[in-house]
Amino acid sequence: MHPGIAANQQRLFLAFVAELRPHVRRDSALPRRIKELLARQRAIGSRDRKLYRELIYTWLRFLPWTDPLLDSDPVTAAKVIAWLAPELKPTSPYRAAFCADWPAVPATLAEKAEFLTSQVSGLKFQVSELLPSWFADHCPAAFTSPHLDALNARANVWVRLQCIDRNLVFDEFRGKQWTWETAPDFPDALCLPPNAEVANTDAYRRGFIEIQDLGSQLVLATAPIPPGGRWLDACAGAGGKSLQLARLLGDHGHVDATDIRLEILEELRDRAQRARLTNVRITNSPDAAYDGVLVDAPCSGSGTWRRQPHLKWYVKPETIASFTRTQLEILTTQAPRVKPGGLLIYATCSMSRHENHDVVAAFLQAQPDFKPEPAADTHGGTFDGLGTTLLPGTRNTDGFYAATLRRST
Ligand SMILES: C[S@@+](CC[C@H](N)C(=O)[O-])C[C@H]1O[C@@H](n2cnc3c(N)ncnc32)[C@H](O)[C@@H]1O
Repeated sequence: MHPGIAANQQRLFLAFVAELRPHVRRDSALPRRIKELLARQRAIGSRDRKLYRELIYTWLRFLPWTDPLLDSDPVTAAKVIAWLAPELKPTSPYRAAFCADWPAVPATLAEKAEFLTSQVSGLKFQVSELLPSWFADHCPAAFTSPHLDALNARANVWVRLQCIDRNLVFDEFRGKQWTWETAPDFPDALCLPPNAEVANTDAYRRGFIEIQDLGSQLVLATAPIPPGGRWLDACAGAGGKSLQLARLLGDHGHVDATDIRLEILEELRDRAQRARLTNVRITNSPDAAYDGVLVDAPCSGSGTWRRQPHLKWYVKPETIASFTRTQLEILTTQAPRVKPGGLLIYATCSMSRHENHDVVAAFLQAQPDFKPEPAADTHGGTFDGLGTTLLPGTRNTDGFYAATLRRST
């Protein structure tokens, strides 16, 4: 590559950073802002768009390591970001233009921090800075190995198979020369490399697969859900878990799906059609009694920080406190819809004990009719007496929490 081209790309990247920087700690919808910013650049092609996206997300992931440099020495900041960017291959011309005098990126964060400290004078790069320090009170284990490394890596793509003839999916993936791994205890889950564009496959268009992180898939697997029941998915959103639940319950079972945002349920309608599921109903007036109610509650999303690194810097302790109030409110509203003997599953994609254990404990104290059930299977997570937490490093997934509560009377 002509050195002038790489220098221009670096200048443009730094201009994007300058435009985004004032919004980083303030905008929960930063990914949309990034998408719109890149879409406005009519002169750049799709390969460059991918490069800038990769650099921007790496910058957000490693924000505390590059923030001080962006003011004092932006060119070195851009070099550090290019070096750290996980998807820039050693052969990438952009990387080669700036990082040829640095070695290949080591595997661990500790080694990365040590190398950068030795190269960039006046700065000490610390691994623990890559999560907000206040979060240690919410989840001390997130600051330890292997979770800290996993939380700062780029997420793989997980899909859930929802077809009888899996070879239709495997043949297409092989044709694209994608390799994948399966989860031994969860044969419906396949893990593909981060850059696999799964949404552009026939398998996806024909409803043979759904994109769903293994962490999200395992939530329902922690509970003893017998086939054939009538369930309510009370926070269904775009319906990732509604679809999974509908398959789990089978033809004799049924899922009613609702959400405070009715418009998002349209996405679920399309996905259910694509998956040829006829046992999912979208409703804004759920019934009075169900065999089970799933509350996949709105949360800080700290379990998804590796895919949404901006949230590490946007979420504050006050944000979490506000979520805990909403979570308890939703549980309290939905609890009467569980039949005696039925199940209430509370789930979040948060690693914060305040949003998880503490919300369930407060709920149980106010609702003596409900008792915690031991996890049917923790799938590698940790059961705390009320619910199961799976942290990202354990199985290369998003983090989640799930508690199963049974109503006695
Ligand atoms: C974590 S997301 C659900 C994700 C979804 N279950 C899935 O697996 O794809 C939480 C959802 O809760 C919804 N929500 C927020 N407040 C709510 C409330 N008071 N009642 C019902 N849903 C609510 C949000 O609109 C959001 O779609």
